[in-house]
Amino acid sequence: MQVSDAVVLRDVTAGYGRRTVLRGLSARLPRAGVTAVVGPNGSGKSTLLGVLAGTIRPVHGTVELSGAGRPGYVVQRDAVSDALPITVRETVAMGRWASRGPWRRLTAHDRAVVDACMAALDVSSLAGRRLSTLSGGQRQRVLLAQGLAQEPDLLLLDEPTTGLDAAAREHIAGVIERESARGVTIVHVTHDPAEASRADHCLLLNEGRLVAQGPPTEVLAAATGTPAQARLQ
Ligand SMILES: Nc1ncnc2c1ncn2[C@@H]1O[C@H](COP(=O)(O)OP(=O)(O)OP(=O)(O)O)[C@@H](O)[C@H]1O
Repeated sequence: MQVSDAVVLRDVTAGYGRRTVLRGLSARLPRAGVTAVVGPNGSGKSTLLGVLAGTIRPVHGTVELSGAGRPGYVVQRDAVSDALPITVRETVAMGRWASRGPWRRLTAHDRAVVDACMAALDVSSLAGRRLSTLSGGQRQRVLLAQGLAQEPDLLLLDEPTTGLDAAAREHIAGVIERESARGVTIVHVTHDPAEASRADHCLLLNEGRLVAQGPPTEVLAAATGTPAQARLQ
C-alpha cells in the first residue's frame, strides 16, 4: 500500500449468498481524492460500496483501509422507507450514532455537528419536517447531511444526484469538492459522465469486473469505446 492510497482492494470476490457479483476486483483509491465508480446497471457498483462499508464481506481477496475512522455510507434515496416516522433533524442526528452509539443522548458537540451538516446541505429550514413529506431532492440532501454528520474519513456516495435538478446537482458537487479538500476520501457512484470527469480517479465496472481504472477522461473514453461499456447511463 502506498502512502497516497486510502484503500487497496486485492482480488476481491463478493456477492450475496451464492450470487457472486464482484469477480477478482483489484483497485486503488487515492487518499483525500474523489474516485468515481461508473458502469452499466447491475455491474456491481453498489456492491463495491457495500464491500468498502464493511456490510458485504468478500468471499475472497482483501480490502485494506488505511487510517482510523469508519466509513460514512450514503445510500440511494429509494433505499429509505417512506414509512419511517422520523424528522429531518432526527435523520441527520442518526449520523452521530456511528461514534455515540444508537439512541444515546447527543452532546452539545453532536448537536453542533448536526446543525452544521444541515446548514451545509441547506436543509436547516426543513429540520422539523417528516422525511416522508420531502421531495426526492430534499431527501437526498438530508441523507448526504447524515453522511457528513458521521465525520467519516471515507465517504461512500451511491448516486447522490440521480433525478435532481441542475441547481441541486451543483450544490452536491460543491459539497463533494469541499469534503475532498478537507481530506476526506470520497467514492462516488454515478451514471453521469460529467460528474465522473470531475473526479480525481475513476473505476469502470462491467459485469462485476474492473475493466479500467485511472484518470476519468481516459477511463470514460474507454467506456465509450466498446458497445458493452458504452451504456454508463
Ligand atoms: N441484496 C441483494 N441480493 C441479491 N442480489 C443482489 C442484491 N443487491 C444487488 N444484487 C444483484 O447484484 C448485481 C449487482 O448489483 P449492484 O446494485 O451492485 O449494481 P449497480 O452497478 O450498483 O447497479 P445500478 O446502476 O442499477 O445501481 C445485480 O445483478 C443485482 O441484481
